[in-house]
Amino acid sequence: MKLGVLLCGLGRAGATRAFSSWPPHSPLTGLVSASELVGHWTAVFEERGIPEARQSSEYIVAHVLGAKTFQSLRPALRSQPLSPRQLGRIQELSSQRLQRMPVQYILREWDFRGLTLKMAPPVFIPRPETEELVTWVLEEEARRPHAGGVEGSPLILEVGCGSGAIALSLLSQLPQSRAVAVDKGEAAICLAQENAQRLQVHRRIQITPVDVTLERNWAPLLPWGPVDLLVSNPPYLSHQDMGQLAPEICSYEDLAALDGGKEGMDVIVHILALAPLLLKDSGSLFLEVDPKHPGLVGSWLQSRPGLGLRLVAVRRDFCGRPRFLHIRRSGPQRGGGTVDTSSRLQPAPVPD
Ligand SMILES: C[S@@+](CC[C@H](N)C(=O)[O-])C[C@H]1O[C@@H](n2cnc3c(N)ncnc32)[C@H](O)[C@@H]1O
Repeated sequence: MKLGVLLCGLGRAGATRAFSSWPPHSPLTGLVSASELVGHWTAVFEERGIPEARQSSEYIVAHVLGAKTFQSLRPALRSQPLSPRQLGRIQELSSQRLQRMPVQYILREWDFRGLTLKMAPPVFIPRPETEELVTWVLEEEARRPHAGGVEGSPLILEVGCGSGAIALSLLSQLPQSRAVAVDKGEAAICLAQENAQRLQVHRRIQITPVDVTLERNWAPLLPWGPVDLLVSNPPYLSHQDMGQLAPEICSYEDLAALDGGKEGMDVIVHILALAPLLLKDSGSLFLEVDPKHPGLVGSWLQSRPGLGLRLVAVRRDFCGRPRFLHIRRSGPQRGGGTVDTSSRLQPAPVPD
């Protein structure tokens, strides 16, 4: 399931109008089929400047009819009249869309790499680019010697787990693996735990509330010790980008999930500084970042050789933008479970 503009990159405000008010149009009368209703709501959404009008109406109608996509509905179901209850439900959900609520929150679930995850505002909605990050992590993991064969391996830590999309996908694809997932948001922790339970991987994951910029003592948070894989899609938007968010994002999603500070690097530098402590000697850090960050992160690491981290690869997303980083820990560096932030976490000196 994909909803392009809303979920690809920033989802900027662009040509959209201010919030619409209900009722938006003349009511439908008589017997109405699913196809007719999709046409009707598409026209209403277009008239009100709602982005992705057709996809939105198709998802809503399909959902009320018990399907994931409109295309997957049997032709007979698309053309037979809907019940008054179904009509009412579609109207109710469509009015939420008119208030610019993202479809993922309206449907209360969304697919990520084939897993159906529960969605709830304000927890960040997983974006399709992040599926590419997970694919890359799995490709690299498959190349590791003895990959997949060792009980409890690889050990994974996800920083900023949100709904759990990344960690839960990795666990579902790596049946021997175990994971720790942390997030500073209480709603995110609850939702990730619920998703882990629904997907029956809860025995292999520990989900804990942690603010990565404040936490000093990681030893109790890593019950299995340092990890093979540290993965994060951190908040990385700059203050300038934060000012251009679409209403779907700024009215419904937790802005702390997006706001990476002046240059978008605030949380990234904390993760980089922690990585030598959290990773095994040969461990890897995978990050999703803004296209301007690969250069900044590369320079930041070069100016701190003591961290023993090397940017080994940058991958582009499906739009061709450099968005994913693979950083490898290359030297022995251990802090005994306590992070000395005074030496490593100076205010982020972000190079030009
Ligand atoms: C961009 S969202 C990514 C969520 C999820 N990993 C995904 O890809 O769908 C960033 C997440 O990081 C969390 N976060 C932001 N700052 C954090 C911090 N200082 N410590 C821990 N988590 C943080 C947010 O609550 C949010 O859930």
